[in-house]
Amino acid sequence: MTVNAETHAGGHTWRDLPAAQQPDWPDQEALRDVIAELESYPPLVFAGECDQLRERLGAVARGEAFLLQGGDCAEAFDAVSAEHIRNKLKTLLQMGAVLTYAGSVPVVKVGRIAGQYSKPRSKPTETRDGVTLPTYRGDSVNGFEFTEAARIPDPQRLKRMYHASAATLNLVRAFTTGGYADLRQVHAWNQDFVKSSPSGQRYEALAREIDRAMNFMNACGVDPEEFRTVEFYASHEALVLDYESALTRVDSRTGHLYDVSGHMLWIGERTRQLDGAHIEFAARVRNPIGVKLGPTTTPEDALTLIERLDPEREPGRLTFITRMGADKVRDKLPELVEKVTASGAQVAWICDPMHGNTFEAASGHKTRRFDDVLDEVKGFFEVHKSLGTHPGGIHVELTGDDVTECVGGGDEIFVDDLHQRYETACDPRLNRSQSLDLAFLVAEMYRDQ
Ligand SMILES: O=C[C@H](O)[C@H](O)COP(=O)(O)O
Ligand SMILES: C=C(OP(=O)(O)O)C(=O)O
Ligand SMILES: [Mn+2]
Repeated sequence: MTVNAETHAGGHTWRDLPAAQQPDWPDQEALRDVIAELESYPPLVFAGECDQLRERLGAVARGEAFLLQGGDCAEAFDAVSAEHIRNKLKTLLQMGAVLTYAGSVPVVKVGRIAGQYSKPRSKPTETRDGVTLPTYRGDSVNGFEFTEAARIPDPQRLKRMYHASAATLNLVRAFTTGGYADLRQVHAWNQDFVKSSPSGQRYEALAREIDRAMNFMNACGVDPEEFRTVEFYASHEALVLDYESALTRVDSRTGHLYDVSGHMLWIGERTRQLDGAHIEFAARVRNPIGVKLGPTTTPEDALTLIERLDPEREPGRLTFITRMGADKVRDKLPELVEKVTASGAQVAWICDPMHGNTFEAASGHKTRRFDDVLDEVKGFFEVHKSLGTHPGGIHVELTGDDVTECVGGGDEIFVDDLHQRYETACDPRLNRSQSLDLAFLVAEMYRDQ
Protein backbone atom coordinates (compact mmCIF):
# COMPACT_ATOMS: atom_id res chain seq x y z
CA MET A 1 0.00 0.00 0.00
CA THR A 2 1.36 3.40 -0.85
CA VAL A 3 0.16 6.94 -0.52
CA ASN A 4 1.16 8.79 -3.66
CA ALA A 5 -0.03 11.35 -6.18
CA GLU A 6 -2.41 8.82 -7.71
CA THR A 7 -4.13 8.32 -4.36
CA HIS A 8 -4.82 11.99 -4.16
CA ALA A 9 -5.95 12.28 -7.75
CA GLY A 10 -8.16 9.21 -7.56
CA GLY A 11 -9.36 9.47 -4.01
CA HIS A 12 -10.28 13.12 -3.98
CA THR A 13 -12.46 13.62 -7.05
CA TRP A 14 -15.46 13.77 -4.71
CA ARG A 15 -14.26 17.15 -3.50
CA ASP A 16 -15.72 18.83 -6.59
CA LEU A 17 -19.23 17.61 -5.76
CA PRO A 18 -21.78 18.49 -3.06
CA ALA A 19 -21.31 16.28 0.02
CA ALA A 20 -24.35 15.96 2.29
CA GLN A 21 -24.13 15.56 6.07
CA GLN A 22 -20.52 16.69 6.49
CA PRO A 23 -19.43 18.19 9.81
CA ASP A 24 -19.05 21.94 10.04
CA TRP A 25 -15.43 21.88 11.25
CA PRO A 26 -14.71 25.30 12.76
CA ASP A 27 -10.93 25.05 12.30
CA GLN A 28 -9.98 24.11 8.72
CA GLU A 29 -6.25 24.23 9.39
CA ALA A 30 -6.59 21.75 12.23
CA LEU A 31 -8.64 19.52 9.89
CA ARG A 32 -5.88 19.65 7.24
CA ASP A 33 -3.27 18.62 9.82
CA VAL A 34 -5.40 15.70 10.96
CA ILE A 35 -5.97 14.54 7.38
CA ALA A 36 -2.22 14.65 6.71
CA GLU A 37 -1.58 12.57 9.81
CA LEU A 38 -4.28 10.03 8.95
CA GLU A 39 -2.79 9.68 5.47
CA SER A 40 0.44 8.50 7.06
CA TYR A 41 -1.21 5.82 9.23
CA PRO A 42 -1.12 2.13 8.31
CA PRO A 43 -4.20 0.53 6.77
CA LEU A 44 -6.73 -1.05 9.13
CA VAL A 45 -7.57 -3.80 6.65
CA PHE A 46 -5.74 -5.45 3.75
CA ALA A 47 -7.06 -4.97 0.22
CA GLY A 48 -6.94 -8.75 -0.32
CA GLU A 49 -9.43 -9.20 2.53
CA CYS A 50 -11.81 -6.76 0.79
CA ASP A 51 -11.49 -8.87 -2.38
CA GLN A 52 -12.27 -12.00 -0.40
CA LEU A 53 -15.39 -10.41 1.07
CA ARG A 54 -16.40 -9.32 -2.44
CA GLU A 55 -16.21 -12.97 -3.46
CA ARG A 56 -18.27 -14.07 -0.45
CA LEU A 57 -20.89 -11.44 -1.28
CA GLY A 58 -20.83 -12.70 -4.85
CA ALA A 59 -22.09 -16.01 -3.45
CA VAL A 60 -24.85 -14.07 -1.66
CA ALA A 61 -25.81 -12.34 -4.93
CA ARG A 62 -25.92 -15.73 -6.71
CA GLY A 63 -28.18 -17.19 -4.02
CA GLU A 64 -25.57 -19.47 -2.47
CA ALA A 65 -25.02 -17.74 0.87
CA PHE A 66 -26.72 -15.43 3.39
CA LEU A 67 -25.34 -12.16 4.78
CA LEU A 68 -25.61 -11.37 8.48
CA GLN A 69 -24.60 -7.74 8.99
CA GLY A 70 -25.10 -6.20 12.41
CA GLY A 71 -23.86 -4.08 15.26
CA ASP A 72 -24.39 -0.71 16.90
CA CYS A 73 -26.15 2.19 15.26
CA ALA A 74 -23.31 4.33 16.60
CA GLU A 75 -20.19 2.93 18.24
CA ALA A 76 -18.87 5.06 21.07
CA PHE A 77 -15.27 5.63 22.18
CA ASP A 78 -16.11 4.82 25.79
CA ALA A 79 -17.55 1.45 24.74
CA VAL A 80 -14.26 0.20 23.29
CA SER A 81 -13.83 -2.41 26.01
CA ALA A 82 -13.21 -6.15 25.92
CA GLU A 83 -16.63 -6.78 27.46
CA HIS A 84 -18.67 -4.75 24.97
CA ILE A 85 -16.78 -6.07 21.95
CA ARG A 86 -16.96 -9.67 23.16
CA ASN A 87 -20.69 -9.44 23.86
CA LYS A 88 -21.38 -8.05 20.41
CA LEU A 89 -19.22 -10.62 18.69
CA LYS A 90 -20.72 -13.43 20.75
CA THR A 91 -24.23 -12.36 19.74
CA LEU A 92 -23.27 -12.27 16.06
CA LEU A 93 -21.57 -15.67 16.33
CA GLN A 94 -24.66 -17.14 18.00
CA MET A 95 -26.91 -15.67 15.32
CA GLY A 96 -24.53 -17.02 12.69
CA ALA A 97 -24.65 -20.51 14.21
CA VAL A 98 -28.47 -20.42 14.31
CA LEU A 99 -28.76 -19.27 10.70
CA THR A 100 -26.17 -21.73 9.41
CA TYR A 101 -27.60 -24.73 11.24
CA ALA A 102 -31.34 -24.03 11.23
CA GLY A 103 -31.32 -22.25 7.86
CA SER A 104 -28.84 -24.72 6.29
CA VAL A 105 -26.97 -21.97 4.47
CA PRO A 106 -23.42 -20.59 4.60
CA VAL A 107 -23.49 -17.28 6.48
CA VAL A 108 -21.20 -14.36 5.64
CA LYS A 109 -20.62 -12.47 8.89
CA VAL A 110 -20.05 -8.73 8.78
CA GLY A 111 -20.09 -6.40 11.79
CA ARG A 112 -21.26 -2.82 11.94
CA ILE A 113 -18.08 -2.48 13.93
CA ALA A 114 -14.59 -0.98 14.09
CA GLY A 115 -15.50 2.24 12.28
CA GLN A 116 -19.22 2.92 12.81
CA TYR A 117 -18.61 6.29 14.50
CA SER A 118 -20.29 8.84 12.20
CA LYS A 119 -24.02 9.61 12.01
CA PRO A 120 -26.18 11.40 9.45
CA ARG A 121 -28.99 13.27 11.22
CA SER A 122 -32.44 14.43 10.21
CA LYS A 123 -32.03 17.80 11.94
CA PRO A 124 -28.91 20.02 12.28
CA THR A 125 -29.83 21.12 15.82
CA GLU A 126 -31.39 19.71 18.96
CA THR A 127 -33.41 21.71 21.51
CA ARG A 128 -33.81 20.77 25.17
CA ASP A 129 -35.56 22.98 27.72
CA GLY A 130 -35.26 26.00 25.45
CA VAL A 131 -31.53 25.45 24.74
CA THR A 132 -30.58 24.76 21.09
CA LEU A 133 -27.24 23.12 20.23
CA PRO A 134 -25.76 21.40 17.15
CA THR A 135 -26.96 17.80 16.90
CA TYR A 136 -24.68 14.90 17.90
CA ARG A 137 -23.09 13.45 14.73
CA GLY A 138 -21.20 10.51 16.16
CA ASP A 139 -18.06 10.25 18.30
CA SER A 140 -15.90 10.90 15.20
CA VAL A 141 -17.31 14.43 15.05
CA ASN A 142 -18.56 15.76 18.40
CA GLY A 143 -19.58 14.70 21.89
CA PHE A 144 -22.90 13.15 22.92
CA GLU A 145 -23.10 15.27 26.07
CA PHE A 146 -25.60 18.13 25.74
CA THR A 147 -23.22 21.05 26.29
CA GLU A 148 -22.05 23.74 23.92
CA ALA A 149 -18.41 22.67 24.21
CA ALA A 150 -19.10 18.97 23.56
CA ARG A 151 -21.16 19.64 20.45
CA ILE A 152 -18.44 21.62 18.62
CA PRO A 153 -17.00 19.40 15.84
CA ASP A 154 -13.38 18.56 16.65
CA PRO A 155 -11.20 17.00 13.91
CA GLN A 156 -8.91 15.42 16.54
CA ARG A 157 -11.80 12.99 17.01
CA LEU A 158 -11.06 11.51 13.56
CA LYS A 159 -7.73 10.27 14.92
CA ARG A 160 -9.51 8.79 17.93
CA MET A 161 -11.88 7.06 15.51
CA TYR A 162 -8.91 5.49 13.76
CA HIS A 163 -7.35 4.28 17.01
CA ALA A 164 -10.67 3.03 18.43
CA SER A 165 -11.30 1.14 15.18
CA ALA A 166 -7.79 -0.34 15.27
CA ALA A 167 -8.17 -1.52 18.88
CA THR A 168 -11.59 -3.02 18.17
CA LEU A 169 -10.48 -4.78 15.02
CA ASN A 170 -7.42 -6.15 16.78
CA LEU A 171 -9.57 -7.80 19.46
CA VAL A 172 -12.10 -9.04 16.89
CA ARG A 173 -9.28 -10.65 14.90
CA ALA A 174 -7.89 -12.21 18.09
CA PHE A 175 -11.28 -13.64 19.07
CA THR A 176 -12.21 -14.91 15.60
CA THR A 177 -8.91 -16.59 14.80
CA GLY A 178 -7.48 -17.35 18.25
CA GLY A 179 -9.89 -20.03 19.44
CA TYR A 180 -12.81 -18.10 20.93
CA ALA A 181 -14.90 -18.52 17.77
CA ASP A 182 -14.11 -22.26 17.51
CA LEU A 183 -17.41 -24.10 16.93
CA ARG A 184 -16.51 -26.27 19.92
CA GLN A 185 -17.24 -23.12 21.93
CA VAL A 186 -20.84 -23.05 20.70
CA HIS A 187 -22.09 -23.61 24.29
CA ALA A 188 -19.63 -21.21 25.89
CA TRP A 189 -21.02 -18.24 23.93
CA ASN A 190 -24.34 -18.87 25.66
CA GLN A 191 -23.12 -19.58 29.19
CA ASP A 192 -24.14 -16.36 30.92
CA PHE A 193 -27.48 -16.39 29.21
CA VAL A 194 -29.09 -19.80 29.08
CA LYS A 195 -31.17 -19.94 32.24
CA SER A 196 -32.52 -16.45 32.11
CA SER A 197 -34.08 -16.28 28.68
CA PRO A 198 -36.34 -18.32 26.37
CA SER A 199 -34.11 -17.59 23.38
CA GLY A 200 -31.07 -18.68 25.42
CA GLN A 201 -32.75 -22.01 26.15
CA ARG A 202 -33.76 -22.48 22.54
CA TYR A 203 -30.18 -21.73 21.51
CA GLU A 204 -28.83 -24.27 24.02
CA ALA A 205 -30.94 -27.00 22.41
CA LEU A 206 -29.58 -26.08 18.97
CA ALA A 207 -26.02 -25.99 20.33
CA ARG A 208 -26.50 -29.57 21.61
CA GLU A 209 -27.51 -30.65 18.10
CA ILE A 210 -24.45 -28.93 16.62
CA ASP A 211 -22.32 -30.75 19.20
CA ARG A 212 -23.79 -34.10 18.23
CA ALA A 213 -23.19 -33.39 14.55
CA MET A 214 -19.58 -32.45 15.28
CA ASN A 215 -19.01 -35.54 17.41
CA PHE A 216 -20.40 -37.64 14.59
CA MET A 217 -18.05 -36.03 12.06
CA ASN A 218 -15.18 -36.41 14.48
CA ALA A 219 -15.92 -40.09 14.92
CA CYS A 220 -15.87 -40.41 11.13
CA GLY A 221 -12.37 -38.89 11.15
CA VAL A 222 -13.40 -35.43 9.88
CA ASP A 223 -12.02 -32.43 11.78
CA PRO A 224 -12.11 -29.46 9.43
CA GLU A 225 -10.02 -26.36 10.03
CA GLU A 226 -13.12 -24.28 9.15
CA PHE A 227 -14.58 -25.13 12.58
CA ARG A 228 -11.66 -23.55 14.45
CA THR A 229 -11.78 -20.00 13.13
CA VAL A 230 -14.44 -17.71 11.77
CA GLU A 231 -14.24 -15.36 8.82
CA PHE A 232 -15.52 -12.06 10.10
CA TYR A 233 -15.48 -8.70 8.36
CA ALA A 234 -15.84 -5.08 9.46
CA SER A 235 -18.15 -2.51 7.86
CA HIS A 236 -19.41 1.00 8.50
CA GLU A 237 -21.20 3.85 6.78
CA ALA A 238 -18.75 5.86 4.66
CA LEU A 239 -20.06 9.22 5.81
CA VAL A 240 -17.25 11.64 6.74
CA LEU A 241 -15.42 11.76 3.44
CA ASP A 242 -12.32 13.54 4.78
CA TYR A 243 -11.69 10.48 6.96
CA GLU A 244 -12.53 7.84 4.36
CA SER A 245 -10.47 9.55 1.72
CA ALA A 246 -7.47 9.97 4.05
CA LEU A 247 -7.58 6.19 4.53
CA THR A 248 -7.76 5.43 0.82
CA ARG A 249 -4.63 3.80 -0.59
CA VAL A 250 -3.37 2.37 -3.86
CA ASP A 251 -3.11 -1.42 -3.57
CA SER A 252 0.42 -2.29 -4.62
CA ARG A 253 -0.73 -5.67 -6.04
CA THR A 254 -3.27 -4.26 -8.47
CA GLY A 255 -2.85 -0.49 -8.62
CA HIS A 256 -6.50 -0.06 -7.56
CA LEU A 257 -7.76 2.23 -4.83
CA TYR A 258 -9.13 0.72 -1.62
CA ASP A 259 -10.63 2.47 1.37
CA VAL A 260 -8.70 0.59 4.03
CA SER A 261 -10.76 1.90 6.97
CA GLY A 262 -12.97 -1.22 6.75
CA HIS A 263 -13.73 -4.18 4.52
CA MET A 264 -17.19 -3.16 3.35
CA LEU A 265 -18.57 0.38 3.25
CA TRP A 266 -22.08 1.53 2.71
CA ILE A 267 -23.64 4.78 1.59
CA GLY A 268 -26.64 5.85 3.66
CA GLU A 269 -30.16 6.79 2.63
CA ARG A 270 -29.40 10.49 3.24
CA THR A 271 -26.18 10.65 1.20
CA ARG A 272 -26.87 8.48 -1.85
CA GLN A 273 -27.55 11.41 -4.25
CA LEU A 274 -26.61 10.25 -7.74
CA ASP A 275 -24.63 13.43 -8.45
CA GLY A 276 -23.22 13.74 -4.93
CA ALA A 277 -19.79 13.25 -3.42
CA HIS A 278 -20.52 9.96 -1.60
CA ILE A 279 -21.45 7.99 -4.70
CA GLU A 280 -18.47 9.49 -6.54
CA PHE A 281 -16.17 8.40 -3.69
CA ALA A 282 -17.64 4.88 -3.57
CA ALA A 283 -17.33 4.54 -7.37
CA ARG A 284 -13.55 5.08 -7.08
CA VAL A 285 -12.72 2.37 -4.54
CA ARG A 286 -12.69 -1.39 -5.04
CA ASN A 287 -14.21 -2.38 -1.67
CA PRO A 288 -17.58 -4.13 -1.69
CA ILE A 289 -20.15 -1.33 -1.48
CA GLY A 290 -23.62 -1.24 0.06
CA VAL A 291 -26.28 1.37 -0.63
CA LYS A 292 -29.31 1.90 1.60
CA LEU A 293 -32.56 2.16 -0.36
CA GLY A 294 -35.56 3.74 1.35
CA PRO A 295 -39.19 3.84 0.19
CA THR A 296 -38.73 6.85 -2.12
CA THR A 297 -36.14 5.03 -4.28
CA THR A 298 -37.25 4.76 -7.91
CA PRO A 299 -36.19 1.90 -10.20
CA GLU A 300 -34.31 4.52 -12.25
CA ASP A 301 -32.33 5.50 -9.12
CA ALA A 302 -31.43 1.87 -8.53
CA LEU A 303 -30.37 1.34 -12.16
CA THR A 304 -28.24 4.51 -12.16
CA LEU A 305 -26.57 3.38 -8.92
CA ILE A 306 -25.70 0.09 -10.61
CA GLU A 307 -24.30 1.96 -13.61
CA ARG A 308 -22.15 4.16 -11.35
CA LEU A 309 -21.03 1.61 -8.77
CA ASP A 310 -21.02 -1.70 -10.62
CA PRO A 311 -20.43 -0.97 -14.30
CA GLU A 312 -18.76 -4.39 -14.73
CA ARG A 313 -21.79 -6.20 -13.24
CA GLU A 314 -19.60 -8.10 -10.82
CA PRO A 315 -21.58 -10.14 -8.27
CA GLY A 316 -20.46 -9.10 -4.78
CA ARG A 317 -19.44 -5.56 -5.69
CA LEU A 318 -22.84 -4.01 -4.95
CA THR A 319 -25.28 -4.78 -2.17
CA PHE A 320 -28.65 -3.05 -1.99
CA ILE A 321 -29.75 -2.73 1.64
CA THR A 322 -33.47 -2.01 1.50
CA ARG A 323 -35.12 -0.25 4.47
CA MET A 324 -38.67 0.39 3.45
CA GLY A 325 -40.66 0.02 6.68
CA ALA A 326 -42.95 -2.90 7.51
CA ASP A 327 -45.96 -1.04 6.07
CA LYS A 328 -44.27 -0.28 2.73
CA VAL A 329 -41.99 -3.19 1.91
CA ARG A 330 -44.65 -5.25 0.10
CA ASP A 331 -45.62 -2.20 -1.96
CA LYS A 332 -42.30 -0.63 -2.81
CA LEU A 333 -39.79 -3.47 -3.05
CA PRO A 334 -41.27 -5.56 -5.92
CA GLU A 335 -40.79 -2.95 -8.66
CA LEU A 336 -37.17 -2.30 -7.64
CA VAL A 337 -36.26 -5.98 -7.59
CA GLU A 338 -38.10 -6.65 -10.84
CA LYS A 339 -36.48 -3.84 -12.83
CA VAL A 340 -32.99 -4.48 -11.45
CA THR A 341 -33.29 -8.20 -12.21
CA ALA A 342 -34.60 -7.47 -15.73
CA SER A 343 -31.53 -5.26 -16.35
CA GLY A 344 -29.30 -8.31 -15.92
CA ALA A 345 -27.49 -6.91 -12.87
CA GLN A 346 -26.69 -9.35 -10.07
CA VAL A 347 -26.72 -7.35 -6.84
CA ALA A 348 -27.12 -8.83 -3.36
CA TRP A 349 -30.46 -7.86 -1.77
CA ILE A 350 -30.33 -7.37 1.99
CA CYS A 351 -33.11 -6.31 4.36
CA ASP A 352 -32.53 -3.60 6.98
CA PRO A 353 -35.73 -3.94 9.02
CA MET A 354 -34.68 -1.24 11.51
CA HIS A 355 -34.53 2.17 9.85
CA GLY A 356 -38.02 2.24 8.35
CA ASN A 357 -39.62 1.25 11.66
CA THR A 358 -38.48 3.87 14.17
CA PHE A 359 -41.00 5.82 16.24
CA GLU A 360 -41.04 7.96 19.37
CA ALA A 361 -42.66 6.42 22.45
CA ALA A 362 -44.78 8.58 24.75
CA SER A 363 -41.81 8.62 27.16
CA GLY A 364 -39.78 10.40 24.47
CA HIS A 365 -37.56 7.37 23.73
CA LYS A 366 -36.80 6.63 20.09
CA THR A 367 -37.76 2.97 19.75
CA ARG A 368 -38.80 0.12 17.42
CA ARG A 369 -41.25 -2.74 17.81
CA PHE A 370 -39.79 -6.24 17.46
CA ASP A 371 -42.97 -7.24 15.59
CA ASP A 372 -42.47 -4.49 12.98
CA VAL A 373 -38.86 -5.56 12.49
CA LEU A 374 -40.00 -9.13 12.00
CA ASP A 375 -42.83 -8.10 9.69
CA GLU A 376 -40.49 -6.17 7.40
CA VAL A 377 -38.22 -9.23 7.11
CA LYS A 378 -41.30 -11.36 6.37
CA GLY A 379 -42.40 -8.92 3.65
CA PHE A 380 -38.88 -8.97 2.21
CA PHE A 381 -38.95 -12.79 2.00
CA GLU A 382 -42.45 -12.77 0.48
CA VAL A 383 -41.45 -10.32 -2.25
CA HIS A 384 -38.35 -12.32 -3.18
CA LYS A 385 -40.27 -15.56 -3.14
CA SER A 386 -42.93 -14.21 -5.49
CA LEU A 387 -40.26 -12.90 -7.91
CA GLY A 388 -38.01 -15.95 -7.71
CA THR A 389 -35.09 -13.86 -6.46
CA HIS A 390 -32.81 -14.46 -3.49
CA PRO A 391 -33.46 -12.89 -0.07
CA GLY A 392 -29.75 -12.37 0.57
CA GLY A 393 -29.53 -11.36 4.18
CA ILE A 394 -30.32 -9.02 7.04
CA HIS A 395 -28.72 -5.82 8.27
CA VAL A 396 -29.60 -5.10 11.90
CA GLU A 397 -28.77 -2.71 14.72
CA LEU A 398 -27.98 -4.81 17.78
CA THR A 399 -25.83 -5.05 20.85
CA GLY A 400 -24.67 -7.97 22.97
CA ASP A 401 -25.78 -6.18 26.12
CA ASP A 402 -29.16 -6.60 27.78
CA VAL A 403 -30.41 -3.13 26.95
CA THR A 404 -34.04 -2.01 26.81
CA GLU A 405 -34.25 0.01 23.62
CA CYS A 406 -36.67 -1.89 21.33
CA VAL A 407 -40.05 -3.14 22.56
CA GLY A 408 -41.32 -6.73 22.23
CA GLY A 409 -39.44 -10.01 21.73
CA GLY A 410 -39.81 -13.39 23.47
CA ASP A 411 -38.46 -11.98 26.74
CA GLU A 412 -40.82 -9.09 26.26
CA ILE A 413 -39.77 -5.49 26.78
CA PHE A 414 -42.62 -3.03 27.34
CA VAL A 415 -42.75 0.69 26.62
CA ASP A 416 -42.59 1.29 30.37
CA ASP A 417 -39.29 -0.66 30.55
CA LEU A 418 -37.46 1.52 28.01
CA HIS A 419 -35.91 3.84 30.60
CA GLN A 420 -34.28 0.93 32.48
CA ARG A 421 -31.27 0.40 30.20
CA TYR A 422 -31.56 2.83 27.32
CA GLU A 423 -27.91 3.25 26.39
CA THR A 424 -27.70 3.88 22.66
CA ALA A 425 -26.02 7.04 21.39
CA CYS A 426 -28.38 7.14 18.41
CA ASP A 427 -30.91 4.50 17.27
CA PRO A 428 -32.53 1.75 19.42
CA ARG A 429 -30.81 -1.63 19.08
CA LEU A 430 -32.09 -5.16 19.52
CA ASN A 431 -30.66 -6.64 22.69
CA ARG A 432 -29.07 -10.05 22.81
CA SER A 433 -32.26 -11.99 23.42
CA GLN A 434 -34.20 -10.11 20.70
CA SER A 435 -31.30 -10.65 18.28
CA LEU A 436 -31.35 -14.40 18.88
CA ASP A 437 -35.16 -14.48 18.56
CA LEU A 438 -34.79 -12.77 15.19
CA ALA A 439 -32.11 -15.22 14.04
CA PHE A 440 -34.34 -18.23 14.84
CA LEU A 441 -37.31 -16.70 13.01
CA VAL A 442 -35.24 -15.69 9.98
CA ALA A 443 -33.71 -19.18 9.82
CA GLU A 444 -37.25 -20.61 9.65
CA MET A 445 -38.19 -18.19 6.88
CA TYR A 446 -35.06 -19.06 4.93
CA ARG A 447 -35.68 -22.80 5.24
CA ASP A 448 -39.30 -22.42 4.16
CA GLN A 449 -38.68 -20.30 1.09
O1 LIG B 1 -29.06 5.70 12.15
C1 LIG B 1 -29.24 6.83 12.32
C2 LIG B 1 -30.50 7.51 12.38
O2 LIG B 1 -31.52 6.84 11.77
C3 LIG B 1 -30.23 8.82 11.78
O3 LIG B 1 -29.12 9.35 12.41
C4 LIG B 1 -31.40 9.74 11.88
O4 LIG B 1 -31.78 9.86 13.19
P1 LIG B 1 -32.41 11.21 13.70
O5 LIG B 1 -33.75 11.33 13.03
O6 LIG B 1 -32.50 11.02 15.17
O7 LIG B 1 -31.47 12.29 13.30
C1 LIG C 1 -28.44 6.01 9.28
C2 LIG C 1 -28.59 4.72 9.02
O1 LIG C 1 -29.40 4.20 8.11
P1 LIG C 1 -30.13 4.87 6.88
O2 LIG C 1 -29.07 5.53 6.05
O3 LIG C 1 -30.75 3.70 6.18
O4 LIG C 1 -31.13 5.82 7.41
C3 LIG C 1 -27.87 3.66 9.77
O5 LIG C 1 -27.65 2.59 9.22
O6 LIG C 1 -27.56 3.87 10.95
MN1 LIG D 1 -29.17 3.78 12.80
